[in-house]
Amino acid sequence: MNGTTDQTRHQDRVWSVAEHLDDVLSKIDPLDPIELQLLDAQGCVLVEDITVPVALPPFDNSSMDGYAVRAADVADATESTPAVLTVIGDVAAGSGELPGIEPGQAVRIMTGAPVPPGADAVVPVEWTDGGTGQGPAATMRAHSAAPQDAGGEVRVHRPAAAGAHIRARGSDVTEGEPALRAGTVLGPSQIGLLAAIGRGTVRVHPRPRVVVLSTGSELVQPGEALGPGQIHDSNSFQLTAAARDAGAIAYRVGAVADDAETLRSTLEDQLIRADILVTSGGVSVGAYDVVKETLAALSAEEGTVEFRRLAMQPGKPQGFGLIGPDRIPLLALPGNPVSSYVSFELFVRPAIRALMGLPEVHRPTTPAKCTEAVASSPKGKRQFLRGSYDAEAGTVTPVGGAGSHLIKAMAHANALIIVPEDTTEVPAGAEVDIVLLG
Ligand SMILES: Nc1nc2c(c(=O)[nH]1)N[C@H]1C(S)=C(S)[C@@H](COP(=O)(O)OP(=O)(O)OC[C@H]3O[C@@H](n4cnc5c(N)ncnc54)[C@H](O)[C@@H]3O)O[C@H]1N2
Ligand code: MOO
Repeated sequence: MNGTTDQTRHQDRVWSVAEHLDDVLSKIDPLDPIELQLLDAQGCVLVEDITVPVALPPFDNSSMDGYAVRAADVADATESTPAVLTVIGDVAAGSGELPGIEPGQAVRIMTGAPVPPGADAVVPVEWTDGGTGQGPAATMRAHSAAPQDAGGEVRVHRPAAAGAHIRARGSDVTEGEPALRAGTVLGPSQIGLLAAIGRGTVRVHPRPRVVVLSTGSELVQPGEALGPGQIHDSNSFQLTAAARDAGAIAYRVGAVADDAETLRSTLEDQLIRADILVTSGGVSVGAYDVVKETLAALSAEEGTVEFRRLAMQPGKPQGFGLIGPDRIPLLALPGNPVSSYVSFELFVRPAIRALMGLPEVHRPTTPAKCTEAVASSPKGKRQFLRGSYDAEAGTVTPVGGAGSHLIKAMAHANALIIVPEDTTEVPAGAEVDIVLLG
């Protein structure tokens, strides 16, 4: 046992939601950066400024399937008096060798293909006869079906100004320009840009590995039949899914029986692969509340976990501390399913996102008009009721009651309605703040 006096003092007082959250976040720093493959870095925060090594596009290229020409050669082209040019070859995207174009010549060119020397404009195939001699073409014929179209003559029916349908080298980004700044969250478009400029890997704060462990001798794995007094373990699934949703790599550990030795050895085994540990259950005042019993009694070398009462409902009993040689954060959540999930959203999700170095760690909140009255909310506690938010109407409707065992209501909610500590009832039509669960 360590810090008994401190522990007793902390247990004596009731913590506000903000105090507990501040305590958790004050002890969490972003994980050390590592170099990751692009797709493994999705959703992560960049820790380096990225400079463009080569211009984009890297060469002048065509934005249309058509013919690369000299603008001067087609300046007088009309529907009735087309410019007739000699086609000297094809340039496909990826072509390395480019034929030079002399006056009176054209090259059939594909979208993305380099503009050959001598050409200064591209005419789309629809402005030509496609080399068929039969009036305006809608498409080109496939090279494999009509290789002769890479030669012969093409009639161009409309003029094209110099530069027409050419995407100039560097028109997207130029060499040496900043591409992305440190602190950028890497979404699909940022990953696309990194790939386009040739970056195969990037330095980011990695996704935290979250180990989720539920406790309770009554718990049975879903899919297995229930015996007397047993229930299915839903928390570990819900919390693991929530951890993934928050951006973490989550590992679910099967339910651990209410036995101190088993819990202790399971935690020891799991520490090696965890950046953050989450337990559910066993934190209240019962005779089998093994999480509290075990973690409150860690030695100084093993770490410290404090158990406290919060002025909130659901989610009153909470444990938080740092354990193991690497002082891994552990959040011990209450076992009631709604309590554990609400606690996760309020405390674990921000912790995960702080480990990722994300700028915004909290779920967004918004005001909404509550369609129904909330008859009673405990005085002195911040209550988080489940709600169904209608963004268009700007309204929220309570779903189910306040009971922290109401799993179905939670599954039908998309928001948490916040009833502040000093509010004991909410009249229908009153404005409330809600947490959007996304
Ligand atoms: N005398 C008091 N009793 C209780 C108090 C209190 O202040 N005084 N607080 C209540 C509150 S509030 C909560 S919340 C719970 C927290 O209890 P524990 O964290 O110890 O959780 P357990 O007792 O293990 O379980 C509570 C409840 O949830 C069910 N459960 C647990 N784990 C799972 C799981 N993985 N999946 C599904 N359901 C689970 C469990 O069967 C219990 O029904 O304590 C109150 N009691
Ligand atoms: O805090 Mo408990 O979470 O009210 O049910």
